Amino acid sequence: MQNNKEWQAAYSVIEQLENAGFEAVVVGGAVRDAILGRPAHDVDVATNAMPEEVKSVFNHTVDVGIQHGTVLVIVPAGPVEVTTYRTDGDYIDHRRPEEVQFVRSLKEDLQRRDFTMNAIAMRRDGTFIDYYGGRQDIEAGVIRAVGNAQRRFTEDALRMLRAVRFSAQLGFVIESETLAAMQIKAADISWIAKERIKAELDKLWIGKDVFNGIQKLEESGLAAYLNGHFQANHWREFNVQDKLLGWAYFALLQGEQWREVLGSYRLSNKEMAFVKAVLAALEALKNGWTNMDYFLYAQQELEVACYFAELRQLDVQMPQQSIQEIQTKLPIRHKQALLVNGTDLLKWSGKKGGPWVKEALQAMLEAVVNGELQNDRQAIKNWIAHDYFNKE
Ligand SMILES: Nc1ccn([C@@H]2O[C@H](COP(=O)(O)OP(=O)(O)OP(=O)(O)O)[C@@H](O)[C@H]2O)c(=O)n1
Repeated sequence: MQNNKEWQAAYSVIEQLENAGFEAVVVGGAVRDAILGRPAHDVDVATNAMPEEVKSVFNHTVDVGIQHGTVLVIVPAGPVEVTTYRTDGDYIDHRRPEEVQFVRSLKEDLQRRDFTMNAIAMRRDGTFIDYYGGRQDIEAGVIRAVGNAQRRFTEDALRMLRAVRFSAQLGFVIESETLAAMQIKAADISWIAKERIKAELDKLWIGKDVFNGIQKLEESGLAAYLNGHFQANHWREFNVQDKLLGWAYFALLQGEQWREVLGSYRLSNKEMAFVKAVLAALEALKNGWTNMDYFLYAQQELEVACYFAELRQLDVQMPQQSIQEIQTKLPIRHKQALLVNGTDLLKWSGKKGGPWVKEALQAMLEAVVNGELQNDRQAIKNWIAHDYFNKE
């Protein structure tokens, strides 16, 4: 686990800082994930060296967040974020700006972190510095705030949602005092930027125990201050570890309001388009899919609609063959495959353009997709002339 490039880069940074007389350790999620045997994405280093001192040790650095004490150090094995020990961080939402206080002791730095499992440091020799019982909590599967839970959530209310997300990701329980503090502070989540909330929900949907997470969302009272209905009982069987499917399923639980609810979390246009397609495909499935549905929706969108229909035990007409097979047999798969276009229609009819062209193209497309009309220029010309060319 710790042999990968990210860890090698972090170790090499630590070694150089130590050689320069400073103290440096790996901190945060990477240590937690190493103990859990999970691959880490970011291996962050904390040090007692001040940002300027960090910069003087390395040839290649980038000021990514120097006001918060973070310098990106580039070593041959890759980039490493190096942050000076500090007491309060940039986690605090911009609505409550606070000065960053650099400190010279690791203990103080670890003290201002959210959960015991995230407050463990690791030296280059592989030994741990664990003042708050983080390893024990990881072993027991417990999410526990460091020190005073209410204070940790006052510093950054998003941490409450992080607790929920970790419970879904790791299947951990939330320790009772930490949960009680969440129940007291739940309303503060309303002040957090929607983008930060979305990023946590993205991670929640990917969790292996989403049901656990949604239960905690309701138990803590957080759900009441977030947009939309969460309804834990509907998530019991949901287990796909996919962010888009999470949003689509959440949308399904919102009924008519789905667009407003998902929009409020600032989903991208691409994400919204996927959700819209899945919901529309699911609606169409109630009467069974026609060729046109197989044409309009992507294989994944149709598969997801089937999965949701099963999850919700909806009364639908499930396809009898594999979706992929049905799609392969369609007369055409894309609009561009149609051998006639708008220019042909104008030329053949001698009429002026207008809404009729779009209408005729759509009718033509449906007829071809449904196998009622051959995708052949002459056949289409005859068919279209009959219905459209002589009408005014
Ligand atoms: N609101 C926050 C966010 C982060 N942290 C601290 O900063 C570390 C790094 O945070 P981040 O990279 O955002 O999350 P990870 O804990 O690494 O988790 P993941 O990588 O799964 O997002 C955390 O471990 C924790 O010690 C915190 O105390 N409060």
